[in-house]
Amino acid sequence: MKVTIIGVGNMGSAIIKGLTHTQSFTLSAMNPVNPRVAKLAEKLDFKLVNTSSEVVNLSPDVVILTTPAPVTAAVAKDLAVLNDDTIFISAAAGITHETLAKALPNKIIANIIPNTPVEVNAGTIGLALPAEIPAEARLKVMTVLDSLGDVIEVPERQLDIIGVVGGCGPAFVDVMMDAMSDAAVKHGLDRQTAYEVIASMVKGTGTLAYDSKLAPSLLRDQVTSPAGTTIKGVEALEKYGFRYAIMDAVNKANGEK
Ligand SMILES: NC(=O)C1=CN([C@@H]2O[C@H](COP(=O)(O)OP(=O)(O)OC[C@H]3O[C@@H](n4cnc5c(N)ncnc54)[C@H](OP(=O)(O)O)[C@@H]3O)[C@@H](O)[C@H]2O)C=CC1
Ligand SMILES: O=C(O)[C@@H]1CCC=N1
Repeated sequence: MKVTIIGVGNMGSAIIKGLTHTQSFTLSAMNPVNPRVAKLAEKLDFKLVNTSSEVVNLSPDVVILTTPAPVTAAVAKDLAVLNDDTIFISAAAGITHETLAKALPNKIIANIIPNTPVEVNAGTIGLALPAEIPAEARLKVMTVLDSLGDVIEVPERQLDIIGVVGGCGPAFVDVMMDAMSDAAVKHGLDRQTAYEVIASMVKGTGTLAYDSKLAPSLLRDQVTSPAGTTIKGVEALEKYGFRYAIMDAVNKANGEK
């Protein structure tokens, strides 16, 4: 399958890297002239073009839009000349199916909210598909997205909040890991070992929660031994409003004033 990524920034690069690992797709990309992107194209060996008109010559089966949200509808409009069989997958947060459908009449459009772990094929991808999507097109979308991580199909109205917890979430976890690393270094661990331990801990904690399907509160209870060390740490988190800080990070990222 021929897949073209439009906009090779943080998300576009992560998707290209994830798809490269699978060795299952013929990859190409479009980005305005930029030495950073040219270097990536050389390294990962994908075809790079710099204008929308050149995308037509690539005749992609699937186009993934990872352009900045404010320009995505205009970029999509320039690509409306592509064959009507071309499937569009837009990752632009907050750009609705309705907006894209106006820019891309007669095209099949899927809206997604991925996250940066797609780079290592461990992404979380919220997906909203049009109700009337043909089975063959659905299969193409799922073939691409399944290769990048966990795909969670939802009604479009739920994509925004999935974009916050799934899409922005890695940044919130990164802040926590960074702070934890500082504390570990303070108590004598070298920086690289701190990063390794903490990243492994987050990976395992996520896997356990995902596989067991247990509530996070129950999993926390399994760690807090009576009169043990963890509950003292949990008490400190409560004292400093950690839970509310996380809730409000989600509120604010979701647009609450
Ligand atoms: N980062 C993330 O974790 C997530 C991002 N998204 C969505 O992905 C999209 C991109 O975000 P992100 O990767 O963070 O942003 P970046 O700024 O890192 O990347 C945007 C890329 O698009 C390129 N670009 C700008 N204008 C055009 C254009 N007209 N045609 C083609 N390419 C263009 C930029 O090129 P140049 O740098 O050369 O100007 C850049 O490479 C957004 O819509 C965002 O909502 C969704 C979920 C998660
Ligand atoms: O920060 C952003 O706007 C994008 C959307 C979700 C994650 N990154």
